[in-house]
Amino acid sequence: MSAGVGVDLENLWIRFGDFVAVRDANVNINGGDFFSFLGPSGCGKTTILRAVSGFLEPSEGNVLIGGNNMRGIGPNKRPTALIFQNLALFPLMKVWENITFSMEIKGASAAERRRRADELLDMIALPGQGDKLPSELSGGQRQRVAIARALCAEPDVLLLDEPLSALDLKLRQHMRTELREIQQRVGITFIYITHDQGEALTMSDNIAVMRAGVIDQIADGKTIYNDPNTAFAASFVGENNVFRGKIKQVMGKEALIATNRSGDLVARISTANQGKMKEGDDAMMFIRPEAFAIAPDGATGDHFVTARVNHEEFEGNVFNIFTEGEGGKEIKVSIPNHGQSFEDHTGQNITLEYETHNAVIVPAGELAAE
Ligand SMILES: Nc1ncnc2c1ncn2[C@@H]1O[C@H](COP(=O)(O)OP(=O)(O)OP(=O)(O)O)[C@@H](O)[C@H]1O
Repeated sequence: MSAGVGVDLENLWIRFGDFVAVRDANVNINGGDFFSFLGPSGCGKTTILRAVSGFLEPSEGNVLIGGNNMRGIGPNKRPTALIFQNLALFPLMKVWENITFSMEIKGASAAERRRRADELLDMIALPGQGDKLPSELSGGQRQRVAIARALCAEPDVLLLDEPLSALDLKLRQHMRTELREIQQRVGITFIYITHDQGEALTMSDNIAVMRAGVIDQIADGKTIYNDPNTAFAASFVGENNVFRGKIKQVMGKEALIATNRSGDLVARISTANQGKMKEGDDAMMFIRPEAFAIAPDGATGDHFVTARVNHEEFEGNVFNIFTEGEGGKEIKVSIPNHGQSFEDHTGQNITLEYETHNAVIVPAGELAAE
């Protein structure tokens, strides 16, 4: 199986009549990467995948696989295989026959097919299960068989369109680890599309965050979580508290932001926006629930926020505190549970503190829907 074939999208536009489904996408996917397109329903993820697989010709721009321009090359001539959400295994064929169906079409002998099926069954951690019928496997095992069937055709790039969304939550979480392990074992490029940020963060080397046909940010998961470059990326990936305001003063990589509370707040300007934001710009500051700590009462300054506690809940790993800041602003705080005693603050005013590097400023923009 060939490894490490990269995929590039160059100035890719896809239109359906007047509707722009993908707007000027530029993406470089490294060979052997697990790369995810992450975004809400309808943002254009499947459309991009269809353009890579050859089921759709882009309106403008190019798809390159292994540096070769794919324009005019049909789906069955591309070195890709596609896995859908509702993978249909053939119910009356044994697992090994399902896996090697593409070889049967090409006239491979039964012995050859069986050998290959056994190799692939080892790869997906289902050794010795070849003689079962799909109905005798669990949902997650069937999913792995579908992956083996796609890998049997020896693609350079495996395209996965929300393949876990039909599974229940527990299995979905288990399959994340499995999928990542399979990808590392085969070493080929996986392009994965999902609206589930947990899936994208846990499995991917790199992620493209998409919104309404536009790619907002391409980076590894940690960068997207800690250093989002748009309001959408900050609000779509993970929980976040947003503070709207205007830039009061830029101080190198940091800025003061004037919000509707008394006193300005300080934060770091996200890396992609440094040097681009200036005094008077509409801005949004994001602070994650876990970035707040409870400060001594009465502490004041540009990294303190006072709020009234509406209610609290214990979630096991964290205590969540739901508060209302000045102007009715809802602020969620999550305090890690280290087994410490935890006073109930319901109905009280508390002072919250954050470190400047944990608060990030981006230009004001569209937020992800709740
Ligand atoms: N053949 C088509 N004709 C017209 N519009 C289309 C066509 N295919 C997709 N679209 C539109 O393009 C947009 C992007 O669709 P796409 O299927 O890529 O979204 P998605 O991000 O994969 O969403 P989901 O997660 O719901 O599958 C949608 O608004 C969709 O209605």
